[in-house]
Parts: sequence; structure tokens; C-alpha cells
Amino acid sequence: SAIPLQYGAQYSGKRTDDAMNKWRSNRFGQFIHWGLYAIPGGVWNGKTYNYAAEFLKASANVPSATWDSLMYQFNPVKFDAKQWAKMAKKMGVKYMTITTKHHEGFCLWPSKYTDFSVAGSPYKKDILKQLVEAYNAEGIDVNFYYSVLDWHHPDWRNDIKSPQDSVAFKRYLDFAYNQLKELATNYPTVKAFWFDGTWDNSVKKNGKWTYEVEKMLKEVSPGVIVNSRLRADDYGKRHKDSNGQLMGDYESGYERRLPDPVTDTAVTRWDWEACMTIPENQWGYHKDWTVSHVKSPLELLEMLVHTTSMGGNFLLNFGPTGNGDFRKEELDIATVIGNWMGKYGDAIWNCDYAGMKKEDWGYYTKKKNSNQLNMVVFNWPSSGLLKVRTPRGMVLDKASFVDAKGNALKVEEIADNQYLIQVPVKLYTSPQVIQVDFHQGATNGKYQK
Ligand SMILES: C[C@@H]1N[C@@H](c2cn(-c3ccccc3)nn2)[C@H](O)[C@@H]1O
Repeated sequence: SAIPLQYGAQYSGKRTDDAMNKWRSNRFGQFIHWGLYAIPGGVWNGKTYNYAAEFLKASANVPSATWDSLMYQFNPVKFDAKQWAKMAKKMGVKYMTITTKHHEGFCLWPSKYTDFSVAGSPYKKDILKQLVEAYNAEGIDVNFYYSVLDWHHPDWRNDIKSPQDSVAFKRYLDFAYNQLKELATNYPTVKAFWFDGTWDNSVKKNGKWTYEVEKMLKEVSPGVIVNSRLRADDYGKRHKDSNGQLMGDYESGYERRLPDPVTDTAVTRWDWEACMTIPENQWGYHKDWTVSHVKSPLELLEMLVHTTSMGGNFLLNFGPTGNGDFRKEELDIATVIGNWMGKYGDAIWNCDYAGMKKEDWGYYTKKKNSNQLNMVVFNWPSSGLLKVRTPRGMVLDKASFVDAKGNALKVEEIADNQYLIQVPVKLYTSPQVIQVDFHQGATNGKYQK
């Protein structure tokens, strides 16, 4: 029987209100990690540190006073929110998630609860306000990332080991609560809050606070969406409560990894989002991308399609430089992905899990409330035959490449709920999309029994 909880999941199943339906239909988002860490870019006193650039303070053992004085160098003269938003629009994202405050504690908005913000920098202006306005003007939703973990704030604690810790950490939680209320109040068009830095015991021992933050945000900004990573329940259980129920509005555990399309299909039962770096593990700007593998546009495109095929959102990360511009590799990736989305985005936006078995050639997506099935093909069989297994009652009618709607492909029913779709055997240089029309009914039985 269920364990009684005060601060566990507040509901089960997917939210189906307009705000969540829009969040789900967005599918593809741009993550932006921007802060003081973008100034040194992974290099300190002439030494390059391979670990994630937004962790340079820790990797290079930089004293807090030294790190915090980077605020006086924050003056991104090349920052142009409208230009960032145009690039995002061309890339085909429908939402953007910006780090309002990362673990270093530096705030990209002039918060009245701390001096450690843009207001204290030579730049002075409100970065968040400019980004929200510019991206919303391009029709792109904006979500706020907020790190509960805060290396700058004197009252932060990793754990509560004494009454003094409790008193200090209570002050910290009040500070964070006030900042979050400030963000939800001052930027009312923000659609979701992306919490991070909640894995420490100090936060796990404060499930009630995490519950109250979610409650407050939804009172201040009705319809707003909160990720599972914020939440701890009465017993410190995170993401899913002590009864295995998902907390928050969507599962946000997939960081630099994706669920397996064969063994992890359970994720299709709830909303979820995966966030992904272009290098192996760099969220903030790093001067030297030779320190690890850098994913190609096609690798990233396959991850986007893979995620959509399992009913999830894909949040691809960009790390602007300390000057406020993007490195060439990121601009090139945005262009290649944008070109593909311009032609085939209809197989991503407002598409979901098709409820079909994964095949070797690639991924299915299904347009919401339609009989339109998309096959996004990455791996071409030497036979030229694409295998399709349908659920009982689903009958394929016709198929054609999105790029050649008029040329119907041969669809052969070879057994109950088993089909082969014939495609020309040739080299394709980018993933192709085949659109398949189907209907619910008995199989045609054209094949010999
Ligand atoms: C979304 C990503 N989450 C942050 C992160 C990751 N980690 C981490 C810490 C220890 C092990 C593995 C991951 N700590 N903070 C990264 O800095 C980025 O913001």
C-alpha cells in the first residue's frame, strides 16, 4: 500500500492542459549556459583544465574572492539578444532554457536579494529581460534554469550537520525562495523552471521547501511547468517519490544520455526531457574543444529524432563566450540542424511516440491526433527493404518520401502486421523522412496464409 506522503507527487499521469501540451509540442529546445565561467573558458593561470568549464572554480581551486571578482570583468560587448533569437529561430527550436544563476551564484538579472549579479558588473543591464523579449518576439518560449546549489552564498550548506547549519541553511532557502518568486513575478511570460544543483543532503532533507517552491511558482505563474529535479519527498527521495510516483511535471534525469529505445520504453508513459552537450561534457564556454569528442550535427540530429520518437523533449546546449557571441562550431551546428528542420521539422514538432517496435533503420514519430506516421531513416538496409511491424489493428495504406510525395513507395504486407517498404538502394547523405498513411482495421490479408 502507498506510503503516506505530504511532499510527494501531487498528481499522476501527464498534464493535459494547454501550457503542458504546448511544452510537449515544442520538442526541440536550446539550452544556454552563460555566466562568469565563460570569461576564463576553462583556462586558469595559463593552464587548461579538461573538466566542464562551468566547474573551473573547483577544478582550478580558485579562491571564492578571486572567482567572484570576475564579476568586474563581465561586459559582453558582443551580446545581441535579437541576434541570438534569430539564430535559434533558424535552428528550429521552439523553446530556450537560460541559466539565470548557475552553481557559481552569479545572477544574469538585477536581483534585489544579492549584489552578485549583472547589476554589479560593468555591463549593468538585465540579460534575462533582453533574452525573454527577443526570443518571445521570435515565437520561442523561454524557460529559466536555476541552480539551488550556490557556491557564492555564505549560507549554502552541502549537508546539515549542526543546529548552526540548520539556521544558516534556512536563511539560504529563504533567499532562494525569494529569488524564484522574483523571477516568476518579473518575467511572467516564462513557461517553465528547470532546477539543478539539488542532489546534496541539505536539499534532500528539505523536501517540504521543494514542495513549497513548486506550489508558489504555480500560484505566481499559473500553468508554469516545473522539472522533477527540484523535488525531494518527505524521505529525501528525488525525481520519483517513495511510492515511485514522478514529482514535478516532467522527468529531467537524462543529462548527456538518452533512454534506450528497446528497453526503456516505460518513459513514454510520462513527460520527460533530455539535455545534451555538443562536446563530451562542457556546458559553459571552453576555449579548447580539442579536449574531448565534439558531436557532429548528424549525431545530434539523431539524438533529437531518438528523443522525439520516445515522447521526450531534446534540449541542446550552447555556451556563449564571455563577449556574448557563439563559437564557429556552434554556429555551424545550428545551421546544419536548422536546414534539416526547415525541411523535415514536421516530423518533430507536435510529434510523439508512435507505439511501435524500434527497427534498425531508424525511428518512428507520430503527428499528434493524426493518422500520419513518420519514418526517419538513418541506417539504409543493403536490401532496400525497410521492415515495419505494426500493432494489431494498424494497417499501412501508402508511403512516400517527404521530398517526393508523388512517388508512392512499394508497401508489401508479408504477414500479420508485418510490412516491407521498398526504397532505392543508394547513398543518402542525410536522414530522410518517409511519411506513411495508415488506418485502424483488419489486415488486408493479401499475403498467402
Ligand atoms: C545541466 C548540467 N548540470 C550541471 C552539473 C552536473 N554535475 C555533476 C556533478 C557530479 C557528477 C556528475 C554531474 N554537477 N552539475 C552542469 O554544470 C550543467 O548545468
